[in-house]
Amino acid sequence: MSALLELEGVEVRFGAVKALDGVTFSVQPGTIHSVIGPNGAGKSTLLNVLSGVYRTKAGRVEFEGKDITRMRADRITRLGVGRAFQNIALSGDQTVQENLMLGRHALMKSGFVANGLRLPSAVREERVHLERVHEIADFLDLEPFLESPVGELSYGGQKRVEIARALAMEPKLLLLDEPVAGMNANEKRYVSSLLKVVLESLDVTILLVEHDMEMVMSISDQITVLDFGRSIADGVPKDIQEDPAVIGAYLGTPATKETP
Ligand SMILES: Nc1ncnc2c1ncn2[C@@H]1O[C@H](COP(=O)(O)OP(=O)(O)OP(=O)(O)O)[C@@H](O)[C@H]1O
Repeated sequence: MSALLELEGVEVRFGAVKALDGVTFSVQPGTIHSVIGPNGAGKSTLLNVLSGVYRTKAGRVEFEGKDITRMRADRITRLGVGRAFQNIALSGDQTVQENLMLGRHALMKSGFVANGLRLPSAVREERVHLERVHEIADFLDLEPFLESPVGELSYGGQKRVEIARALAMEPKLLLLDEPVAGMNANEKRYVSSLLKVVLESLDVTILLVEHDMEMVMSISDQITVLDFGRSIADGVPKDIQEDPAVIGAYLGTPATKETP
């Protein structure tokens, strides 16, 4: 089976700090692949490289066999890499529907002028996109809130909007940055089961950065562990839990991070 995503020797520096230092691993299609590691290990930097926000100093990233190493963020999105940001400033005054439609912008063919003039082609296209937005909202139990301003939803509801907005981009690979941060145990279980449904029903592969070990261990097919920018382990949850290098990396740091 060929990998959906492949990283080879990826390096990112901030001055003297090597945030990523020769990171190599691959993500197989149809899996939940988690990236874990202590604070400052390079996880967010990795997501920024994969989504085209940061450029690598050295190394190569391939998505479906295409070199995306120096590709612009919007092109990477269009290729099928969608990202839900941690604590993203969702437009709180805008409705859930408007936020999800924003996620579909990259897919829209009609230009600004056609949309502005309400040309029939643009109206038709918008209707098709709206239908899909309703389907995605239904999938994440957000349908009843489509007309509500995002700011009025519960914290857990807003996190679901983040995921829905990323799914609205129709990604093949969904990048998630701490999707259960700040959630209670029930909400965490709910999001975990939701991600499994996304994987199985929408055929979306998931790359997850998460501090919550219980969730990571229960949901992941494969785990890559970063420490000081290096990948120190890669394997199935059981092997990762028993890996001495991983235990060593976490010694002195809590296995789960408290979030506000
Ligand atoms: N924009 C930046 N400028 C300078 N240094 C940075 C920048 N972003 C990250 N770093 C440094 O790079 C290293 C990796 O940071 P990164 O945020 O990727 O880690 P992380 O694993 O996501 O941490 P956390 O779990 O705390 O979110 C850290 O030493 C951090 O201080």
